[in-house]
Amino acid sequence: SFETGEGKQKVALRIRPLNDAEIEEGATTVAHKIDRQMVVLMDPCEDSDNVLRSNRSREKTYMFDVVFDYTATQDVYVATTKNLIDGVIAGYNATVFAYGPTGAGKTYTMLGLDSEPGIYIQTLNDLFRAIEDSTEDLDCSVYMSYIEIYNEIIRDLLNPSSGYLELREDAKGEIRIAGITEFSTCNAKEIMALLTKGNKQRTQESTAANKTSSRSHAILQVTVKQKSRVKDINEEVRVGKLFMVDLAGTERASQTQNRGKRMKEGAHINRSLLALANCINALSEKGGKGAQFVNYRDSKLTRLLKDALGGNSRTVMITHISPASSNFEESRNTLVYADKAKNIRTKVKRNLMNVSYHLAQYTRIIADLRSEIDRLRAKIDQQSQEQQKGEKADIREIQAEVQQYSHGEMALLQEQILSAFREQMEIRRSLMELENCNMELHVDTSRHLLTISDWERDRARARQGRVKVTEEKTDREKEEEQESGPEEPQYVTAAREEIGPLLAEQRKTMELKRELEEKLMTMKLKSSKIEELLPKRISNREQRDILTLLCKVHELELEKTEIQSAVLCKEYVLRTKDFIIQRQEQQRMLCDDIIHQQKALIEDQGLCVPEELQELYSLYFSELNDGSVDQIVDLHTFATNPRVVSDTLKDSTPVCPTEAVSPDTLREIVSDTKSISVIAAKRRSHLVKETTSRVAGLALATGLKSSVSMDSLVSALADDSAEVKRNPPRHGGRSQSKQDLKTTESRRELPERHQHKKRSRSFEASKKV
Ligand SMILES: Nc1ncnc2c1ncn2[C@@H]1O[C@H](COP(=O)(O)OP(=O)(O)OP(=O)(O)O)[C@@H](O)[C@H]1O
Repeated sequence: SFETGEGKQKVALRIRPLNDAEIEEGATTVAHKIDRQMVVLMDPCEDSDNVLRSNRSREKTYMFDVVFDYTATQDVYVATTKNLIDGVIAGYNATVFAYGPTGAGKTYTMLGLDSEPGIYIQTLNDLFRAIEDSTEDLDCSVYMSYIEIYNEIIRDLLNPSSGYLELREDAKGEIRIAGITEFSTCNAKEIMALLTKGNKQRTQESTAANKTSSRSHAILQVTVKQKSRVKDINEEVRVGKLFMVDLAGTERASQTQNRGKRMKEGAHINRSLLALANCINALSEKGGKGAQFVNYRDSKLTRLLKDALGGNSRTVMITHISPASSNFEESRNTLVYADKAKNIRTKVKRNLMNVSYHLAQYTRIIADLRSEIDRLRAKIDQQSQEQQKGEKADIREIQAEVQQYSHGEMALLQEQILSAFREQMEIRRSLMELENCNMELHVDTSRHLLTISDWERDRARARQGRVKVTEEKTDREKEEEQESGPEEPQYVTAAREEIGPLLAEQRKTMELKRELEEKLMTMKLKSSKIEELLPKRISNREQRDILTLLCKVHELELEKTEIQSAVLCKEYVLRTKDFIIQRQEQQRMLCDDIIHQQKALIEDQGLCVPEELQELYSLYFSELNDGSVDQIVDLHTFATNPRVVSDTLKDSTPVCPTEAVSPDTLREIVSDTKSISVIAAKRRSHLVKETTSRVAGLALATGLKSSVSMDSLVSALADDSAEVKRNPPRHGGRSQSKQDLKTTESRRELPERHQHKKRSRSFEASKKV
């Protein structure tokens, strides 16, 4: 079994056997397991006319933590999930995902058959056994719930009659499902029966790729609660949660010939899968300090898994593919995604765009609702005026109309108006989701285009460089080398391949959007027709009541939308701040690197530096050594994290980051910082003039413009240092002093995060991002 390090996502791959239908259609096996961790996928298409294709290798290899092929039994469990159990009993969260296209074997791995039980049942069996074998004196209870998320709607698979369930956030910020059934049983047979029955309740339908395709995400949640049997004031309660998720198929709409309803499902499925991927990426980026924003709110799936993903969760993703040549495209897309899931990527840009886009959509809905409210208000006013006139009208006329519209009929009309409004709101929200989905597709496409153009630019540069080197070679040799160029890396090929399907999906989403917009127009017409049905003059009071009610509903909806958009705005501001902090942190790391490298260079060469600069170096290193900068950062993290603050206030026990910051230390830090900044500011003013003129000189010499980029500045400074090395300055220098030696020494002793190597590595990583 493979290690499941804390917070790190592990990715396994399972290739199912060829099925009868695939054999019948003469499909060949194109996905082969090479060794325990490697799989090779062969392109079945031999298109020698296609120059691009024939130039590329027909084989692609992918590496995962563990790979299984058709020979694997349900022991896949042992190598992927078994070692999560101890953690769950110890009070940690764990999550296992089954991911892959429709019909690739996700449900088979997770649920399995009566004769070959899958991960659900094997996990529960081992969990119960481990609890029984435990020697700790603990009272233990295990609860189980099984739900599905279909088109962003939650249903209880163990109690389908309970209708749609809502997600609620409790006072502690934990997400719960209101009204969910929780079973507590230790009998494996009973559990299998429950799960099989529950699975039959799942929204399944036949797609071209799978006769009983699960259209929803199914989540089996197991909670293990343990309490100390010994009555104690500090009674320990441990809660470990294990989520086992059978995700809906990831098929692209075009490949399963899905239309209409299927398309909408596809949009929802992709959206929640995308949201999940974003969260996992952001979380693995988070590391120690955690400036990265994790957006759980994008889908119900991620909101529900927030606890499992964001806490001490160990996450395993089991990717599934078919080995058949007929499913080559699907398998390749899946492998590319799974391969990405192993990597760390930031999504800051995407989130920022997402929010502003959402906001524009909210604004549109708000404007729409406002104009509707205005219209209704005008109508109510008109009604009141008519009523006043009507009071003088012929009493017999009024009586005739009263008889025409019974009270029941009025109630029916009222209900019709309200349900038409509800439907309209639902379409509006679906439209929002579709637009969002489309935007994500658009961002993905742009990202791929950018990857390709970056690579093409690098290749062009490389070619230019080679032209210089090969000047001595014959024309023929030169031509050959130019044509071949450096081989295209896998990520660029993958980006090229993804663009086509992404564009196709974008077109489909746009079509669906147009359909929905038409539906919205029809609904609006329908509502106004119902309103017209209301009696002209009679029962003015009732009619006015209905209009007032409708107005109220609109107002409430408006309020809700405004609140949602305000929340979004706040999230946006926070995310922007996170982004700025991240950029500044990168900048700071870069500066640290430059300082360290320059200092090392100066020391290595025994160069003389101006006294002012030497003092600034001392200041800089003394701040690093006494850790005051880190304490300030910790303090800031603490002060700007409301959850930590409220927890601290509740327990009155200091939480980790503040432990090091007592009020006295705080005072010291602040006064130190003040004095340091005053000295630094004084010193800087001397240096700035000098440095500015030097940089300006350098800029002129190296042809840099005023907007000097970081990279060019670094290399310019490096050149400058080399220059200094050759011609040490004549003024005010002094040889390496005691202080210098001390700082050199202390640099060696710096905590790991201040080490130069680590810094430059992380900077490289952030640069790539
Ligand atoms: N490893 C395997 N060995 C034998 N049969 C398998 C294996 N994997 C899948 N199958 C069979 O293939 C069929 C489709 O599998 P399954 O329903 O698990 O796919 P799925 O990925 O859950 O599809 P969907 O996303 O549409 O629900 C089932 O009949 C299943 O029994």
